[in-house]
Amino acid sequence: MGSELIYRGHETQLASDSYSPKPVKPWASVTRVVRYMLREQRLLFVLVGIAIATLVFNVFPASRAAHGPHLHSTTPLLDSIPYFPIETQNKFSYAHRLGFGSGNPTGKIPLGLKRKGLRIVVTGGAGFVGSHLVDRLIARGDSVIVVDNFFTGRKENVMHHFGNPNFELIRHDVVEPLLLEVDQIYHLACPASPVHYKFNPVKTIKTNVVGTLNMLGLAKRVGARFLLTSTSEVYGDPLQHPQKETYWGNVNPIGVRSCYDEGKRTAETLTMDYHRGAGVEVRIARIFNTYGPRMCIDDGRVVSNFVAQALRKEPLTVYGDGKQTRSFQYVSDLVIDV
Ligand SMILES: O=c1ccn([C@@H]2O[C@H](COP(=O)(O)OP(=O)(O)O[C@H]3OC[C@@H](O)[C@H](O)[C@H]3O)[C@@H](O)[C@H]2O)c(=O)[nH]1
Repeated sequence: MGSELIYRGHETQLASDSYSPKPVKPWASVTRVVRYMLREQRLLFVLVGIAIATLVFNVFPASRAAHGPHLHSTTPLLDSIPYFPIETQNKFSYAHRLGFGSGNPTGKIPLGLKRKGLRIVVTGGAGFVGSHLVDRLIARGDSVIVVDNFFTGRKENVMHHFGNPNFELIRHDVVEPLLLEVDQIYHLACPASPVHYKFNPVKTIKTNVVGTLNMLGLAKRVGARFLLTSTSEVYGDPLQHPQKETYWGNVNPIGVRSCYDEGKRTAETLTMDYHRGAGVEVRIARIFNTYGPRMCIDDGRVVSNFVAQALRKEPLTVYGDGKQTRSFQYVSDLVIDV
């Protein structure tokens, strides 16, 4: 009994007698695949799929993350600087800035194909310039998140978007970090009128330096394109008129306006360092003296001061010898350019 249980010789014997492996057919796997493809018109479906994919990739050739040629890091420094005074910015087409440029030289979006809306954060979006920019972005179909601490911005400037699913408003000071998933960042947050930015100079420079650092950090983390609204004041008390973007200015680091001028100069430096060092796609717009609807009556800039004084039938106050000059721009023209 014990020896029967242990003995396995008869099992091996049986198996070897009955096993006769099939001869290996070299083309078996290929013919199986071909037969599978031809069954139930699967081949037709594959070909139709390839045709649809080809069509889709031809219609949407460019990736949004692609950098514009003017930002290529191997170009000489001055050629690679992507800042443009607002007066010169319209040389870049709207389509180019949307990333449709490379495969679509006419810049036209084919009929029947709607552009996919971008997710955009606008810091200072409840302010005078910011709110006009928000109107424009919403009108072209983008989703906008406004970040504002309401120091000079006002809810009334963006109230008409409340209830729009493409609009969000966050009360937040950019000197504190913020994490959002966005495609583009328009960084406008900072008081721009001399009266307002001189009110708390330390806060002004902190907003420009720490606030810009925070927003550039966000751009780097989420791969968003970044636009800094800078100022004509980076030229200081310029010795060249009109100022070219290559002019470095005649600046004063210790004056009463330096909190803003030097703050914006540092913000430009940070922007370019994030571009060169971290590959962030950036724009810098040096805005000159802007005026238009939603400007506060107490803004303190010359246009609103003169208008307010004229309405009150008071004499206009001209500071200094009155020989100073400025480039003025209507706000809706400005937001078309940025
Ligand atoms: O009531 C006034 C106000 C201003 N001015 C003068 O008008 C000129 C323009 O002054 P504004 O207060 O409008 O402002 P500035 O042009 O100096 O700077 C402004 O424009 C450029 C932007 O980048 C800045 O952010 C913004 O503050 C100055 O020479 C100023 O002294 C007057 O003569 N009377």
